[in-house]
Amino acid sequence: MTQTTLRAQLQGQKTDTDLLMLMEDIATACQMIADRVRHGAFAGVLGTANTENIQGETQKELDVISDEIFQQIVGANPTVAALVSEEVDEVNWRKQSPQAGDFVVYYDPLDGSSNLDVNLSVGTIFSIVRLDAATAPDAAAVQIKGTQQIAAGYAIYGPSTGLVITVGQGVDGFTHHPGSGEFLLTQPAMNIPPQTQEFAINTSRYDLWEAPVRKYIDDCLRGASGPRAKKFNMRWCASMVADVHRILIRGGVFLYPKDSGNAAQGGKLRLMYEANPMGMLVEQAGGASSTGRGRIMEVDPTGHHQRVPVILGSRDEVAVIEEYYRD
Ligand SMILES: O=P(O)(O)OC[C@H]1O[C@](O)(COP(=O)(O)O)[C@@H](O)[C@@H]1O
Ligand SMILES: [Mg+2]
Ligand SMILES: [Mg+2]
Repeated sequence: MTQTTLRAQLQGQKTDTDLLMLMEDIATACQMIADRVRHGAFAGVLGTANTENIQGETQKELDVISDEIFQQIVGANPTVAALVSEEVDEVNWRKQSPQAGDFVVYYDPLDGSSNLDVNLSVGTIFSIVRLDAATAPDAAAVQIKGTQQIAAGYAIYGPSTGLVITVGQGVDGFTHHPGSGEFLLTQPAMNIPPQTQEFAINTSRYDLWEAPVRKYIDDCLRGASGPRAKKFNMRWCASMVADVHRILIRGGVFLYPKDSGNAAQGGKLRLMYEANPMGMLVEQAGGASSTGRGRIMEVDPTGHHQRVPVILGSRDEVAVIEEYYRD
């Protein structure tokens, strides 16, 4: 059986050459990050780097290493005007005179990095937009709505290395094949079932939640005899990539709502390189993504490290949660 490579699949989708080459560069960077993650224990880099990122979070050594790899590989692509990383305060302008058609790449180099020392799945998330006009290289120029994304995806570093992407024509999952070094298509046209009986949320924040979230989870937990009239299962990986991957494979909902502990920041997860790309992937797979009060991709960005509430996954269940917010 011949297997479809990342390049063949993108060519089949008539992806333009610049975007195809950018996606290949991102795949290369992710494969290099996967390698560093796998060798982390031998290199002694699973611990903290004794530094904080702009968001006041302790950086792991591998957060910093992954960011450097991404900058080195993707930042060298001649069509990239700017990189926006979770780990870097300022926008990293690669061109001093960005032109229409140039790419901006937003990325979370290592997502779920608190899972590194316990050897659970982590990943890299990315979002791509094209500048629609020449611009000055300033921070306002990268505050572009999620609806403008032309591509998004993530790599997952688990039992195997996966790459899940969209260029706006559905969602395809690839697995890195160690023998050939290629990402091969293993989950074409991923599709999220509209209904689910599985939610993912960090319930240790129960006391901090807003009333609609508390009521929704309470009702789910009451099972078959409760208002939802069905039994729910729960999962929480504390790694958004792993939770979203499960939802793309078998459905479910993921919630990281705004609560009294993170309200001052606007939520926990970051709009430009976590919520928007995952929102695009989930919608392209037939699911829905919401802040509870509107579509994530329609949020007007006010800063490139902005945070938002995130509710995404099976379409009908996201609609149910939005109803709880309306009530
Ligand atoms: O530790 P908590 O509050 O459960 O938060 C877990 C969430 O935080 C994150 O780890 C944030 O991502 P980073 O590891 O990139 O900072 C998500 O992947 C995950 O969904
Ligand atoms: Mg993250
Ligand atoms: Mg991260």
